[in-house]
Amino acid sequence: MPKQIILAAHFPGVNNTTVWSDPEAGSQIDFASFKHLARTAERGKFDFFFLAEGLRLREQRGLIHDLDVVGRPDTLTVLAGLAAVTTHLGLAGTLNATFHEPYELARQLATLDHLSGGRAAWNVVTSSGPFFGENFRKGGFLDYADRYTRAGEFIDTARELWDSWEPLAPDRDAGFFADTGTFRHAGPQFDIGGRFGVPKSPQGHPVILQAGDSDGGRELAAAKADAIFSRHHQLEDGREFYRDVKARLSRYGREPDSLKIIPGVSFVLGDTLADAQEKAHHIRRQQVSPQTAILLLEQVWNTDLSAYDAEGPLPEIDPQVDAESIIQGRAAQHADRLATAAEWRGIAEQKSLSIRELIIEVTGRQSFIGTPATVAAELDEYVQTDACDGFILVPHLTPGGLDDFVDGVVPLLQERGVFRTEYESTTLRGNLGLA
Ligand SMILES: Cc1cc2nc3c(=O)[nH]c(=O)nc-3n(C[C@H](O)[C@H](O)[C@H](O)COP(=O)(O)O)c2cc1C
Repeated sequence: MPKQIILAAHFPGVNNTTVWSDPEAGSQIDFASFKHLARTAERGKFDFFFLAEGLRLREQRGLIHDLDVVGRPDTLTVLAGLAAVTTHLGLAGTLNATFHEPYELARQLATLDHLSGGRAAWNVVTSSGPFFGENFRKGGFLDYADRYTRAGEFIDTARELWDSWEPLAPDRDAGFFADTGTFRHAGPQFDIGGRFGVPKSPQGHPVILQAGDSDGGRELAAAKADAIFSRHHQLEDGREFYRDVKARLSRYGREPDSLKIIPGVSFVLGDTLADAQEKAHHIRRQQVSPQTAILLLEQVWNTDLSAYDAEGPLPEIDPQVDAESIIQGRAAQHADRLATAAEWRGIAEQKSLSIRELIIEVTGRQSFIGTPATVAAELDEYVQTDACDGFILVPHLTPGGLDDFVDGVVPLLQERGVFRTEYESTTLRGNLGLA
């Protein structure tokens, strides 16, 4: 039997992948949007629905960055709402291990697992910097190196809490007193004890995903996660990442199949290849408005470029390399600003590109562009040749961006025998084939 493909739906994010100028673009915060995308994913027999987390609106030059202007609603509350309008779809939420607390998150996730009948998942992130922590009591604490130490102990502690509930029959003679089992975790990061407040949930342990690409992040995933949400969506790059991470598993006594690798990918479908390519080009122009082009250029130049014309040539000034970053709340994308600027200038010169045309050229080509048949074949090739185990699809439109994929591509994957026609299980763990 060929490898079965895992499919998940990413609610369109706050970055410029999401197109807002399209007349079909809807609200980022109305429940109707979340419900439409989740129900479409469930109609397509997807494994899970995925939400990112924004603990603080990101800033650039002291202003709210990009689509963060639409707000960042709370992840778990949205997923709890979705539990009521879906029956089989997994519900995965990104939740930060640096600023949240284990008792708090373990309770919330166990509760979501109960409400949904065993469909809760937690995407563990550590955050890209101290900026996010300023909203919390402890501030932007924790060195970079310590973040994964805390995240590892956080996951262990959550699992101890979930395991600690031992329902004992109430001793009626003694007057309805009962015990539920106690927990005690005494470690360098957390020293807590007591009784956990939520009975054992259907999955016992909600599914754990990890997102974070550093060596520490990969090691944490190999040691403790059920799946990785990765950025490696090119065929060769994906295979290298897959080999690297799966090879780490034996150190922890784990089988390769116990950790699923699921990159975030985008797609554009058309009736013909030429039609899909034209659509893809049109979407990229919508994604990179003149303002967005300047905003993305500023992230390399690290300086205010608002006076420049996006339809004009690149700035002649060099990037600011020593100044403090003008971006708050986003991981640095360009390690060597001067090298990136030199490379971009070379491309712009060679192809006679304006700032906007250059940004369209160097950012955001969609991962899969084609007819439903070519896209289904390509997705299948990625999975069968171990570039990944499945995909977290990132549509460019809220909330209808998954409709054509579910109607057009899913039936072809089912025909190929690489995607389910019915859910195998009532739990996410069961559908993912995890122990
Ligand atoms: C695919 C992917 C998705 C992520 N999504 C989020 C998110 O929704 N919220 C968040 O705070 N951080 C997110 N992160 C960032 C993580 O917080 C992570 O801590 C960050 O990448 C720094 O860790 P690293 O050095 O191991 O990459 C994401 C990272 C990756 C790779």
